[in-house]
Amino acid sequence: WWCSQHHQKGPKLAPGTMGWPIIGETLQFIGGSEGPESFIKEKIQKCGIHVFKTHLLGSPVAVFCGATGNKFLFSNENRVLVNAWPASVGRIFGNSLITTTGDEAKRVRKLLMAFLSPEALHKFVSRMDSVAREHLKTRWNGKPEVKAYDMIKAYTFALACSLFASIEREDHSAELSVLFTVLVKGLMRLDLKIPGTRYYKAKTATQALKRELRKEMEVRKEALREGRASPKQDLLSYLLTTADDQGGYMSDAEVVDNILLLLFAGHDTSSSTLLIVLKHLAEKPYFYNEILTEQREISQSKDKEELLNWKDIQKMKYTWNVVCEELRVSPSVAGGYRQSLTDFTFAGFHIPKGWRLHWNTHTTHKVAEYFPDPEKFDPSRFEGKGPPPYTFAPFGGGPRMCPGLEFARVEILVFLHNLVKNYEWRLVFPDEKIKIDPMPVAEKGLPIRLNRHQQDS
Ligand code: HEM
Repeated sequence: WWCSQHHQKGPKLAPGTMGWPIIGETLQFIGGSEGPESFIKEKIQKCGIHVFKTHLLGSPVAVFCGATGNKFLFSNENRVLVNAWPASVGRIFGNSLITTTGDEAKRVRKLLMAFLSPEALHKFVSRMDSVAREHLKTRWNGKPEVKAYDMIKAYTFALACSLFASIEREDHSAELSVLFTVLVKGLMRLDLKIPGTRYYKAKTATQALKRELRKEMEVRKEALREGRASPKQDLLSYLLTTADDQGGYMSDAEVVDNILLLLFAGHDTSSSTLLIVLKHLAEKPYFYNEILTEQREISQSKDKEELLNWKDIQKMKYTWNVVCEELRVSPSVAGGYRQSLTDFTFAGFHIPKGWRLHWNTHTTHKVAEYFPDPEKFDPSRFEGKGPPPYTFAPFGGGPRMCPGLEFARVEILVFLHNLVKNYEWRLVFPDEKIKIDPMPVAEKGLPIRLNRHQQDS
């Protein structure tokens, strides 16, 4: 139905179908428990080409599959295209980094990077380590069994709340966490404006979250005025007190929306990654043992109470290669979105101005040309130079690449260090399924049986 509006001379639109009016092929895209992966695979098989058209979440979309598509999308920001998530996502995150483009995006990103860059993270490693130790002490110690997914989420969320907004009270972060779960579940759904639907619930949860964050901001402003809070204590203070290169400050709405974005982006992604890692380490003891050896060497080089530092993180090479291999096989983010600023031709097909452009992680992660024997779990793929450019993209690429990569790396490694040196674990349900909704989640919360090591108790 949509293609008929685009009759023209010259290159044709890419193959594919646009589905039903308004909803397009959204239901098929998000439908299965495997997420968009099976939809995209089927399309590639049908169309026989690595770019196809469809209609998702209210917009016509060209889906780019493979390293050439990734390269094109990651290298043409602000020229041929700009970052643009589906409108439903934009409405949730309002006036934040992911809804801005061009110079405005550069300005916001620069401010956020003051907290997320490797240099900034040097000073957070020990704070993350003490949060991880406290978390294991209060929530894991002495328990024969835990629901790993709930625990990991509690850890990553407590960390994000503490570092971004100094929200330390557990009952408060638990309330916010419930709202975020509703937000995440509705994010990639159609805005049908019907009470009870997932997107409607996500919008209501977002309003409640913004009200809470606004309250935190007002309290903080007063504390800053009265000298009871430090401008550098967390991201919230930093955004309220720091001017950009032109001497301008973020508006209150921008501060709230960016904190909301970082609390969301900063915990669900990392907890889904840790979920996959914990499940697979229980299934593959060889990799668990290799990680344990690396982490024991690090802790044996330190006093028992001494907290981890940046140098320790750099020594965790093998552990990080295992995490990267997990992100290759089961990426926690399915991909990202751009929008064309102009008509252009890609692989001989016409892509009209204004279309959404979707790139995805899994269409390159299992290509034998880049990852020989792709079904084999092999962390050594990441040794040396690692995979060829644009083939491994769990964090995206180009100027809109995930700014939280280093933050995620450190929080994941700090957690694994503390977990493996204290425990080994077994899956209560070895066949438990991981479904994509829209990130990997465990059907039963991944209950695991814990066995504490003797020497580190
Ligand atoms: C394993 C954990 C994570 C994964 C797999 C991940 C993945 C991604 C991906 C694929 C994108 C889209 C990039 C693109 O389109 O090129 C993205 C964007 C983003 N991520 Fe992450 N992320 C993770 C952790 C984090 C953390 C910890 C934070 C914050 C502390 C964060 C903040 C963001 C933000 C703000 C954006 C939007 C960037 C922009 O629009 O310019 N992420 N992430």
